[in-house]
Amino acid sequence: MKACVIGDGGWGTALAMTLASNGHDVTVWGPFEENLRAVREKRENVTFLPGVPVPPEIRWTSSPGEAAAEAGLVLVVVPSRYYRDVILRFRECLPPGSLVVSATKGLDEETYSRMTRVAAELLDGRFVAALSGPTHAEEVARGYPAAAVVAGADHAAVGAIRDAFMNRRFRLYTSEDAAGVEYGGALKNVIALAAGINDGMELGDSAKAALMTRGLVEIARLGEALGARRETFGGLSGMGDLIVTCTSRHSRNRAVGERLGRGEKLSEVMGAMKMVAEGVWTCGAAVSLARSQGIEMPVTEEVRRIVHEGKDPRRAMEDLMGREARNE
Ligand SMILES: NC(=O)C1=CN([C@@H]2O[C@H](COP(=O)(O)OP(=O)(O)OC[C@H]3O[C@@H](n4cnc5c(N)ncnc54)[C@H](O)[C@@H]3O)[C@@H](O)[C@H]2O)C=CC1
Ligand SMILES: O=C(CO)COP(=O)(O)O
Repeated sequence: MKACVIGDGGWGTALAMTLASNGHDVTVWGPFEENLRAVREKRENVTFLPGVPVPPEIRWTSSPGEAAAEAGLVLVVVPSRYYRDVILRFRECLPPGSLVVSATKGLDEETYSRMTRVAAELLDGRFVAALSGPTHAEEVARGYPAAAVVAGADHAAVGAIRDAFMNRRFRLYTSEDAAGVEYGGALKNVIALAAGINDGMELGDSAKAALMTRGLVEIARLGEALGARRETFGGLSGMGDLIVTCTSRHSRNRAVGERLGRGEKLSEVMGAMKMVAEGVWTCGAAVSLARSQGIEMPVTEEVRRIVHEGKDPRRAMEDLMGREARNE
């Protein structure tokens, strides 16, 4: 099958390699011709996935029409901030019967919607599945074993998408709960910032475990209020992704948090970064959603204050520890 991967970042590259290794004919779209030229010449995505050779059969283009031509499968994997603009560029050229799947982990900055909702709305109500789970591009691209979930209400489409990606090193489960899968994948990035801040302040493993556990409770609380199933947050796209993002040396969100915890300012940390740390954007949307639902998300609230209001991380930790006593 012809596959179009919209997004030339680390995750787009790793998933393009997975599809190519399964025998699909893959074209990756990226916005910057300079990066694409470098990938074509060096056979390596030096900017977004350095150190991993990419197979020569994958094509790289900045033309939406060329990328989408005759595609049976379309994967959207652009950072949430650019998602709307990029989908609009593809709107007229996506083949009508193609399967569409979104692997972006974030929330829309304007509407706070999850990404498959944004895509479906811009694509006139078309079905869009979600793909999410504990998967670092650096590992999946090297063929290390990993598992994730494909979710959505259209069983046939979800099964076909699973079959396109699944192989002996990349195991995919299916789920009907796209809301749970997407909220789990987006909101854990904020808790990964908190885990990194904890690392940067050298506050230890006990505090980190507490942040992760209480973080998952608040993610599930908000997700459930927004229509997700609570049990989904115990799965790969909930607890699984929270574990890997809060503990992995590959996590950008955790790394940004670590530098904030050491006292650097957000502008210094983000200044030189070409890759994305979605949690920096998601924390604002998550707090707005939580407030609109009357839901408490104390860890997420403190992360937003540190990131966007420059609150001292030590003060934030004191405020979390000083909250009134309650029942677990
Ligand atoms: N890297 C990973 O291991 C994983 C990433 N994800 C998610 O995948 C999504 C994409 O992230 P990555 O592939 O890691 O990206 P990345 O951080 O490796 O690269 C940044 C991407 O943003 C694109 N970009 C920059 N400015 C742009 C603009 N103005 N318009 C359109 N695109 C622009 C770049 O071309 C590049 O594709 C994110 O939502 C991320 O959370 C999900 C699972 C794993
Ligand atoms: O979602 C991810 C792993 O599952 C990637 O996390 P980072 O964006 O923090 O690197």
